[in-house]
Amino acid sequence: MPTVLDDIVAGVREDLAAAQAVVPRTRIEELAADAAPALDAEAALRRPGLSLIAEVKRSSPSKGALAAIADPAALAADYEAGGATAVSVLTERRRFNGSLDDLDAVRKAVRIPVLRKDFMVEDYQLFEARAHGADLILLIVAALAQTDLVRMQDIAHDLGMTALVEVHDEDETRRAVEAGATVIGVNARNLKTLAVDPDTFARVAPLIPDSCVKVAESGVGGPADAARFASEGADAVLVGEALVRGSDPRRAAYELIAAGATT
Ligand SMILES: O=P(O)(O)OC[C@@H](O)[C@@H](O)c1c[nH]c2ccccc12
Repeated sequence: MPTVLDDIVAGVREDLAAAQAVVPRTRIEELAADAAPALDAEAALRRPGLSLIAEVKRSSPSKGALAAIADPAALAADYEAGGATAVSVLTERRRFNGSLDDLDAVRKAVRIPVLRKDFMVEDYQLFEARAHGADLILLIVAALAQTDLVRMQDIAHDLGMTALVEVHDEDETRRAVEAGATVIGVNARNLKTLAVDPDTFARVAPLIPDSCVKVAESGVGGPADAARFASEGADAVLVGEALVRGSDPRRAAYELIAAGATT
């Protein structure tokens, strides 16, 4: 039985083939080389206090439509004004209703690092991310063979980007550490089943070396959750739904960060 993750990746690969037919690999590499240098997202995430990676997220496979987000640039500017360390932009089209146009719009609107959040399965996507101004990319351990994980992280670093390496259990965490990941995201949502387990971070964080940046991802409903993850050792939280559903994303961002600072 294919998992949700398998289905998403199959769609991503189809869209990728279409993109490569328009902009070939050699050209996307040139565009990546010509882009303004990447910002140092890892250093930004290492600053004291709980960092917030605030996400531009319209829909998800688990929840369906979350918010229309007619103006992703304005939303991202609100996140920045609220104190976010970085903005995450979902660029996957079929399930998350995102696009590289959203990434372009956000990149122009903020001065903080921008994460291209997608299902990265081919090197091409890394050059594409950089060409569109991404400073950070997501590498999902569950979607990648170990050799691909290691190679793609190397390419991301060569391009000056930070790799956020995502895990959701102990085995994947060991693989991330083994790959030399320096920024590890623990996703409370299992992408194969879409089930959320809020205790995932507390369970796997002890396996992550202190030298790594630890990010708690998914299911952060508000300030109380941010405070809990901070007390469990998170350096950052990655939040989508709770920010896009509310009426005041700037204030919501500020309150998450403030809650994390008090622990
Ligand atoms: O909307 P939430 O529950 O705050 O979750 C945000 C983020 O963690 C989630 O969008 C996410 C984490 N890892 C991913 C990988 C692919 C797509 C999406 C994700």
